[in-house]
Amino acid sequence: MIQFDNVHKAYRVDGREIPALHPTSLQIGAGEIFGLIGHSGAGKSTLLRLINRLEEPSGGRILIDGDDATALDAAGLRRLRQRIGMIFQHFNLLASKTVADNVALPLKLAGELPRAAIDARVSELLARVGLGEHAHKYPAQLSGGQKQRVGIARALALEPKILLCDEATSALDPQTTAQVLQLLAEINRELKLTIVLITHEMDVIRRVCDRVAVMDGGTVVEQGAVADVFLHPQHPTTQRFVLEDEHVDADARQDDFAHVPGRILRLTFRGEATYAPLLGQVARDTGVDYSILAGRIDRIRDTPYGQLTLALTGGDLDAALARLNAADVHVEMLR
Ligand SMILES: Nc1ncnc2c1ncn2[C@@H]1O[C@H](COP(=O)(O)OP(=O)(O)OP(=O)(O)O)[C@@H](O)[C@H]1O
Repeated sequence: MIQFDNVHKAYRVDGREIPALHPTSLQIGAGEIFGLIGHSGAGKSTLLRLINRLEEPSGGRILIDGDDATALDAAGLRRLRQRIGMIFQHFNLLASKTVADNVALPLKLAGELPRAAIDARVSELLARVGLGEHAHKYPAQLSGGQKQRVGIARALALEPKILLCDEATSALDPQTTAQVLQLLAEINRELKLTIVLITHEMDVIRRVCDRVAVMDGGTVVEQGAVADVFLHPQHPTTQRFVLEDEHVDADARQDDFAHVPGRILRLTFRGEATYAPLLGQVARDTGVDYSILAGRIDRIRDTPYGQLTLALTGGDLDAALARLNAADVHVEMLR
């Protein structure tokens, strides 16, 4: 488990302190995929890099599996970093070394295994990330997705317990992003690895994360299970992310709603309820008409969900609302 107790960080620039992370407490459970989302400058990289002490905290304590990572000597810090792998947006591979040599590097630096054992481990790692055929190529001969797979194999070389992903898919196209995220999810499941990833894309969080923290201005403004945070956002920053993700202009939407008669409500369905023929039944039974103003059906990890904004007119409105409230859906009155 990773635990932040009142951790804060300010950078010193030209004698001035620039706060990047305000006092923050959070816990990341062992074996979970935890996402940090925020716009540029929100403090995501700072928070991530504090975990393996690439950045020094200005105050507070960081516990990793109960050990105080803020009170380590040089040898302790080396051991900590061996337990924490990291991958980067621009892969950070050595251009002059082959794929196999890039992956072997941390093993050689650790100096604990003989050559033959290193070769065997590198083959195993490359097979795991689907690059068995590319061991002798150079990074320049690979696609972006393949380069990130090399980065992942290298990060796993010392069998870490934690993997930090710094915008690991931001340089990749959507299809390659999906494949790399799938690989991360597989690794998480099979190796029971804790993964902390930062991104500015909601879709990345939705596809793989168990929990998410939303950051703004150096503060975690909201955190929780991904479905709870994204389907029922409480903080204005999270609400803005959700609207941006749906390509909705909040003012334009208010204008649109002003022209629509009736009560406006938003329904959120999760799991099997997403596919139930509820609306048709309620409309038939109560005589209420509905028009769909906005809608989305998608998945958060493996759970389907639907969110519909409806205008209800005519019929027995109270009966319709009672039926909706009694069903396995979340009902929110917007007007
Ligand atoms: N080495 C540094 N020296 C001085 N200021 C820094 C340094 N690194 C980050 N900052 C500042 O700290 C704040 C948080 O930056 P950080 O990189 O953590 O944000 P971020 O959310 O990861 O942004 P991005 O998505 O652009 O990487 C910003 O105001 C940034 O300018």
